Amino acid sequence: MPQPQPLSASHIGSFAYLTVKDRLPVILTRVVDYLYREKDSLGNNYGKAAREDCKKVIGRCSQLKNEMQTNKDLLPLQAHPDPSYPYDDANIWNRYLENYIRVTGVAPKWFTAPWLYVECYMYTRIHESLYLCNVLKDFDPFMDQKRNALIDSKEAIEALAVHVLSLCGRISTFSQEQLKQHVIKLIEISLWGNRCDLSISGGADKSQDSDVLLLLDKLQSKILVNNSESLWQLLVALPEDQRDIVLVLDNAGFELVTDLCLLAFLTEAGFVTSLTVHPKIRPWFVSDTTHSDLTWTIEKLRETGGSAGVLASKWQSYISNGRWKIVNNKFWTLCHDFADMKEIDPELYSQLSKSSLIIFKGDLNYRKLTGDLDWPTTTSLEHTLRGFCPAPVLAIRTAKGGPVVGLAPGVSERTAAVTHDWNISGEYGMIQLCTFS
Ligand SMILES: O=P(O)(O)OC[C@H]1O[C@](O)(CO)[C@@H](O)[C@@H]1O
Ligand SMILES: [Mn+2]
Repeated sequence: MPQPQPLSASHIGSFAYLTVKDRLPVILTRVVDYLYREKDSLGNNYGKAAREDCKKVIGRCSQLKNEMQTNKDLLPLQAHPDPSYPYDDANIWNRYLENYIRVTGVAPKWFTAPWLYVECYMYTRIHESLYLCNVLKDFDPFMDQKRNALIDSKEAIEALAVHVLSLCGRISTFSQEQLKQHVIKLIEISLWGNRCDLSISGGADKSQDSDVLLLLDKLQSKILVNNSESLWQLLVALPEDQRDIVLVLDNAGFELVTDLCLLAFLTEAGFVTSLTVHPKIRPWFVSDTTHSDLTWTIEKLRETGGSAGVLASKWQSYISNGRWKIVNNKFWTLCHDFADMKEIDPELYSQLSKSSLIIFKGDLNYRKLTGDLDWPTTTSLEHTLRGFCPAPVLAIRTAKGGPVVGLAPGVSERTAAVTHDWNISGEYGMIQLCTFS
């Protein structure tokens, strides 16, 4: 079967088109407005030079918005000025750009290049506008939004923490069947946590304001593929010393908490020998978790106290004693999809190959798993991975614009008849396992 075309803004009226036309400019405008509003307080905190940096970033982001809206060529990136910066990737981005020109004969433009590339490129350019600064080089323009999203979800977080702590305290009393049901529930909670991302709403409030546990039954019918049962079979079959789980994170805020709750329960229940968590190395898709978001979240919840505080101290102790590792890698913020990993970052591919399960959270990771190609929805997930098979893959995402694959015949049609924007609204989700067996 020939490979489908990449999703692209060249299809007028498509979600990719509307994203580049409307949603991305709004995100850039918010960055500009935010810096404009905060320039005095940044000046007070970081010194006078920060005010100058603010002006430069505002200028660069406004220029970027103009390039996007007038469908200009995508320009090469400038290298990070600090030669010791470990994550400089400008050369990888520029190589992609050159290769695109070599293969297609034209430069990539905002409305014609693959959507995955264009959208990742925008966030890289935002980062570039900052790392070229003197004082604000490490500044995250989405930090306040991410922090507020956590604070605004505090009741839902506390309710979840009470539940998870109580489960952790009773593990030895559970039958295998009970244990399985609790694991599956926590996977579903982590799935619905993925509805809370800030890039889909252009940065508008996306917190969780209700007790997600009470919603689970009602949401069952919105899970279009649920391989939790097969996942459970995989988990119980893993030899005790080979339970090495990797989680490629998505959003900070409530989603991150749901992920850490799932991981904590798996750890406490003995399903984890070692765990590696991969955050992003730059501000990314507004709400994605960076290393410092992760650290801040744990600290903030500990400070807040209550059950969430106790749970956060548990997470902290796993990190401190080395059972959980946080690994930074620049591959996750490139434009490359995961089928390219073997070639672009063979070391990461081989590290992942040593694990027993890799969990990918969220819509963007799903887009990168499937290459963001326009697959028929009944194509198997394994086929769409195109050779990316370092270890069993578990994809947990709500559908927010990327491809949807692995559906039974008729499901997409039936779902579309009920909800016309079913594949972009985040209302429907999937928990898909690929074991390559
Ligand atoms: O945080 P997530 O789940 O990766 O989603 C990011 C968002 O960005 C997109 O990938 C593109 O804007 C959407 O499809 C999705 O809503
Ligand atoms: Mn995200």
